[in-house]
Amino acid sequence: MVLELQRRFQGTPFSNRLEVIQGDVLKTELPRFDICVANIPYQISSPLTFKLLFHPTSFRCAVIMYQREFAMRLVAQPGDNLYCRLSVNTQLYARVSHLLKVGKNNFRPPPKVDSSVVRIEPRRPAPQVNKKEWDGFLRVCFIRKNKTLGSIFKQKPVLLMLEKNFKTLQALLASLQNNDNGEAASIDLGGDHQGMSIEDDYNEVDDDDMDMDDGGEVDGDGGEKSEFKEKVINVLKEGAFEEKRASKLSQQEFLYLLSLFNKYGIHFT
Ligand SMILES: C[S@@+](CC[C@H](N)C(=O)[O-])C[C@H]1O[C@@H](n2cnc3c(N)ncnc32)[C@H](O)[C@@H]1O
Repeated sequence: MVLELQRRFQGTPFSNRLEVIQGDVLKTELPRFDICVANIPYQISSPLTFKLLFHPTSFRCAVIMYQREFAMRLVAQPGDNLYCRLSVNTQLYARVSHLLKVGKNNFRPPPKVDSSVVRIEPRRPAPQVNKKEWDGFLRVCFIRKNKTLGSIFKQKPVLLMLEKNFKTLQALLASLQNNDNGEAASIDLGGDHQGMSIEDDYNEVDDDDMDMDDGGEVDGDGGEKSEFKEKVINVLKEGAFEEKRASKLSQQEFLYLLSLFNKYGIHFT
């Protein structure tokens, strides 16, 4: 393919402007680019998409062919059957639109799956969120996308994880204040932590099928009261999120809920 490309450009005015980089796209450092047009192997759909979205320099758009279901999940809106963590995550960083369907019979021999071409335009300016925090938050909200957030956030493993993060942060803040030589202590918990990448495990059949051993609720009926649990539930109540479900929440609602948690020192990393 590389030789063929070079042969086709030879003797044209564009020959000295063509540079072919041969390699594994996931392992290769990409140059600055304006447009990406790609017919990709479907098994790298999610890592490649996030590699492009986290590229250090912004680009105009990417036009990529995906397996149909993956494409529909990328563009799904709140309330759609296929709306999932992948939809929310992608749409935080980009505007995505479905361009055209490509049926399996357009190929010889026909593959097993249908395809779709999607256009991805990064949002500018890039959203100012801590990628790891955002990703951790969405993972919790989408443990079961059709369960109420109230019941998800009462699950023992979720509360234990959040409480551990909370205590770590409190200890860190206390030690900074103690060590401080009169200067104000500050920790940057927000902002964009370059180099962090959202893990590429979007290939589960459906987030709703991710059954987690929820380990029961902390202080369910008659149990000991947990102060931390109250704190978490109060955050949900403050934003009227207790009865809401991830499957129907908009981007803005997710961002708002995360900001409320962070306001009370509750973090997901
Ligand atoms: C769907 S085919 C498209 C081929 C060609 N671009 C076309 O449109 O006819 C995907 C191509 O990506 C190549 N490929 C697979 N994994 C890759 C990776 N990690 N990095 C770069 N290329 C890869 C495959 O060898 C295959 O040639």
